[in-house]
Amino acid sequence: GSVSDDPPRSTGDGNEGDLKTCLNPNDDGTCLNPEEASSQANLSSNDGSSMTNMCLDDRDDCEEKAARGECKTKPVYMLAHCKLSCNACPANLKFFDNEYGEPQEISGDNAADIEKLVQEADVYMTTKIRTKTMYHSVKDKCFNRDKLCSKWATEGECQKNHLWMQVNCAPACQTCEKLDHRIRCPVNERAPKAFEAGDIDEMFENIMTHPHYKQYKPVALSQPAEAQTGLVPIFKDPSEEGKNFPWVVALENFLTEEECDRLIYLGGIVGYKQSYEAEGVNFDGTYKAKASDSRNSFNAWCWEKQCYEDKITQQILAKIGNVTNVPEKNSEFFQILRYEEGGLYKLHSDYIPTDLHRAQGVRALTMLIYLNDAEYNSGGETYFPVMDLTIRPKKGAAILFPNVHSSNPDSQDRRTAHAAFTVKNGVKYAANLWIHQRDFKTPFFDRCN
Ligand SMILES: O=C(O)CCC(=O)C(=O)O
Ligand SMILES: [Fe+2]
Repeated sequence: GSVSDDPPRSTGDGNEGDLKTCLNPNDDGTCLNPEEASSQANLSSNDGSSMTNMCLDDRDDCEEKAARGECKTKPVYMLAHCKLSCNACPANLKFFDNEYGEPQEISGDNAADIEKLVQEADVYMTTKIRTKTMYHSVKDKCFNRDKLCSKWATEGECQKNHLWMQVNCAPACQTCEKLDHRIRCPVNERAPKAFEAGDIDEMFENIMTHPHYKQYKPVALSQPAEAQTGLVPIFKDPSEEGKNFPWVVALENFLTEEECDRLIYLGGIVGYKQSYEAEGVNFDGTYKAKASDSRNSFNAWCWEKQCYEDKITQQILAKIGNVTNVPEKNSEFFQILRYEEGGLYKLHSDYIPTDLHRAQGVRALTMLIYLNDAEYNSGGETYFPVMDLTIRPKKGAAILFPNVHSSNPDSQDRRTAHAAFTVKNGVKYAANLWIHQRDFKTPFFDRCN
């Protein structure tokens, strides 16, 4: 087919838009938002208004009426509703209408193949998907979401571009079961986790005591009462006895000026967009991005090649890996944050409960790096209410904290809930890196997140 007729690609080549907002990118890299995608899918054959130019039958009795000669005797009605049966389609262009998504265009040199495929898909849909109980979870969301699905399928796109096709052209590819996230993205419960019980506390103690990490100037902002670091416990007031807090460690000298500037710059190349939050799921089980009133900021996801494969990005990721000892593949991509005046992020936890049942596991750790200095009275501090910690942004400094309990690294530790105070003047830049219990990158590139 011509270039413009090719289906959207999913090549992991960095053209797929925003991690959280672009779940169904078009071939030019722009996003088809989830609402649009689902309303497209809801366009059923009964919605004649949107299909007046399509060459199809939109009444059940067309064939019958055509056989009675009504194409000639009642041409006004018949040409409005029964173009296909009346053979009144422009040469080489007709549409097959059905109940599972967009009417399918039958055109071009391989029109006969497309027609055959459409008929096979019809059999598949009626004898399997719509009738067998094992397809119950997907039977109401398996649609051809583009009029060219069947044409693409005959051109081998179900194989060549399977990540996109298997969910967006599932009837044509006969892959309806893939609409079920549990089937498309199975979780390997035996895949090793980054942290078992106790490992997180051990990691922090190691950061605080091992001479290698001195260069980053680690400072314990909070630590468990029983920490074995030999450091002076930070909660000495007897009234604090019995209170126990998780580790929060600042690395006051973590990134160089050059590294900070580079991340800010790369964020600009990717493009800072209004921040969203993951809420609910799309038809294919991927997380849905939602505008949020608890958050007023911009962010750029560093997963386009130009950002992710940048030498300095990789250097920073290696540095973080050196501190956490967690494989790089377990981390998300940098989320580079930009807060303008009035920007803030209300109290929240970085833990996403539903991640527990996904391949990547939960966000065990957050590394938050400040990329520029807060000027006097400029606001923008990070605040942990439970530990009463207020952290003023300082260029190149980072804080590392767990979102889970060290004793049970899958369970949420709400004590590290935090907020970003309002930026009062100037701009605040920071970067998040969330580190998961298991491989994040493979399911990400498989369009499972
Ligand atoms: O900007 C900050 O200080 C905190 C940002 C944050 O908590 C987040 O993005 O999850
Ligand atoms: Fe956060």
